Amino acid sequence: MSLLELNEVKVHFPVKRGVFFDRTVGHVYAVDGVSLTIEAGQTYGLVGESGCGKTTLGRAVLRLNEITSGEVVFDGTDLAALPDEEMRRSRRRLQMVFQDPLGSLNPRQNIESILAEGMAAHGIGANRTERRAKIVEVLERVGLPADALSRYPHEFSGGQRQRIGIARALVLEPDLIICDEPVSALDVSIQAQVINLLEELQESMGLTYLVIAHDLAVVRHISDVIGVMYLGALVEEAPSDLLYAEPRHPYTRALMSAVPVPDPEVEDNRERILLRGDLPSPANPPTGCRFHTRCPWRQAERCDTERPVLTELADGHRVACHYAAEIADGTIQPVRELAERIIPEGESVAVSEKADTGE
Ligand SMILES: Nc1ncnc2c1ncn2[C@@H]1O[C@H](COP(=O)(O)OP(=O)(O)OP(=O)(O)O)[C@@H](O)[C@H]1O
Repeated sequence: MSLLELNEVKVHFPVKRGVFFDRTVGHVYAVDGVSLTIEAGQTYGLVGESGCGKTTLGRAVLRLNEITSGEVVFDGTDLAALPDEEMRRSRRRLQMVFQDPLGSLNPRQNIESILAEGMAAHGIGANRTERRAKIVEVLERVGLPADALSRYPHEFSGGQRQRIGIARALVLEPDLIICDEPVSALDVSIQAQVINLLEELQESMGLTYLVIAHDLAVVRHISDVIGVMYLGALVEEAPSDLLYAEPRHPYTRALMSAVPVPDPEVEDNRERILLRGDLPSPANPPTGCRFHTRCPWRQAERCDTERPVLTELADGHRVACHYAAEIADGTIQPVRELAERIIPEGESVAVSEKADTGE
């Protein structure tokens, strides 16, 4: 049994108007039918650009956002259907680490008080002494000195504050930690240290992670499986190495082509697909495939009328694109007007005559 299983999860926020905000005039389709599973002890990386619904999905797992429909099955129990009190108890096993460590730590509480608060609420440790012993042990695990106990958040660097955020989750002995952009507020030099720490903790404590990031480079090494999200839905999912070796969805290819490669020769010759246009509004998503308005491989048939479902192409590799196979074998070529595709010298890009930009 998987530790976490999401079945067709939807989170729609009503858009209210009127003097008393009493009229619902539409919905923001922030998460619109996501199904995925996370195995115990694994890391699932969820990527996509800002506004695609990653945070809303993470919060929905903890029921910090009310779920419009679908199931969130955690260790065999559907959290979406749990009464509030039972959900509160389950929250100990599901913890979240936030992007902005300073914003999520109360500046007036010292570290001991911040960490002990959740422990007391969930009945961990019989008294203050027991809780303190546990806190000291966890601080050591995350690489902070024991004297951190009596200090305040502003006395720490950004990387240390993120360690405090991680310690706050760990003292509750969770099974699943949702890390929402865990390193994007940190300097690049510190990012790797925090990612390494998360990996070490996973190994020694058997943790399961859902890591949310807009940057593919961040999730690459830490993730076993990566899901790529676009406008509220998964467009591709694959084991990490496979996704990098053979990205199949046009959106994943564009995201991937934005990640620089350290080898200068490879860097000079690699494919770059620069997407034109903005992310459409999740309050008014495009019909059919949500990516069709920006897709360089868009076809006249099906793309703007029929919403593709995630379909397994190979073992564990799922793609939501009507033409994934034809794009992969080159039968369908991209349209230049929709993407600037920088290609290796000497090669030319054949523009498909069938393709219809419709723009
Ligand atoms: N409480 C809310 N009410 C209405 N709309 C919301 C609410 N929370 C989020 N949204 C909208 O839902 C969409 C998805 O937001 P979300 O924060 O989940 O995206 P994201 O991919 O995590 O982006 P970011 O990386 O910027 O946090 C956005 O258009 C956002 O404006």
